[in-house]
Amino acid sequence: MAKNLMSLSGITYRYPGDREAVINGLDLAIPEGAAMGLIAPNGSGKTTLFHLMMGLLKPQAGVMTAFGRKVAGEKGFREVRRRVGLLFQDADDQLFSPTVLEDVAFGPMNLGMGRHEARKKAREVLSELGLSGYEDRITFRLSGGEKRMVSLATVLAMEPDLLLLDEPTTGLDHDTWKRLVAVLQASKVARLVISHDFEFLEQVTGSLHSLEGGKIVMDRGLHLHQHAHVHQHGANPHHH
Ligand SMILES: Nc1ncnc2c1ncn2[C@@H]1O[C@H](COP(=O)(O)OP(=O)(O)OP(=O)(O)O)[C@@H](O)[C@H]1O
Repeated sequence: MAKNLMSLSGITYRYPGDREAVINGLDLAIPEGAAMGLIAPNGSGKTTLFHLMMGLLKPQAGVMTAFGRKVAGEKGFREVRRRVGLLFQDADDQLFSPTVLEDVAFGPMNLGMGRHEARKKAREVLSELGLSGYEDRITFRLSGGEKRMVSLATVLAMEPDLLLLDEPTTGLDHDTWKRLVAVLQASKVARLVISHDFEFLEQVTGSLHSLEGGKIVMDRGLHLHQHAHVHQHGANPHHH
């Protein structure tokens, strides 16, 4: 049986001041090699779930394990953040260095890589994402789509064991969308992808999950290629 990269059991989170828990007794297992899509309505708690998995929010109840260990306290989450790459829903939460190269090299340097090697790694990843020539661009002046791809570069440069992608296709033009699909299809890194873009999920994930009443609803045996009705219901308003 495949080992789990991460597993969540009975995780509950209620925002301060809210009456109801947005995540409510949630169970989720992410096995090695997983490529899971998470498609659920606005406000159902998808981003909250990612923030809980990264330790950016602390659950009121539940147990989380990552890479074979129970995650407890800040020390545990530091290890999680080293090995799990979160692409934030808003690229402005991700990017903070003046130039693109510095931003992409920051993660590897933070993991202990020397400056020269980190910059080399950053150039490689930028090239893989079709971003060669962006090295010296001023990060905050990039377009929305460019910021999203540079954000992905900052995540991939850290060679994560698990990718958590929060609506990665927002703002991407058709060619960039296709490039992102190709990059993810060529990558073996396990992933959990939040998206409202059904076509994208179909390309880069192998199973679909939803979030209802604060719990993960497993794919109910419905596999992506049998999901024609989702198209008809217009779950994805985008056309590529
Ligand atoms: N900091 C916060 N304080 C209070 N409530 C919050 C906070 N952040 C999110 N919420 C609420 O928690 C619920 C879930 O939000 P979340 O962003 O996790 O949803 P989502 O499924 O990612 O939505 P979307 O598809 O719109 O991105 C929403 O009702 C939201 O208003």
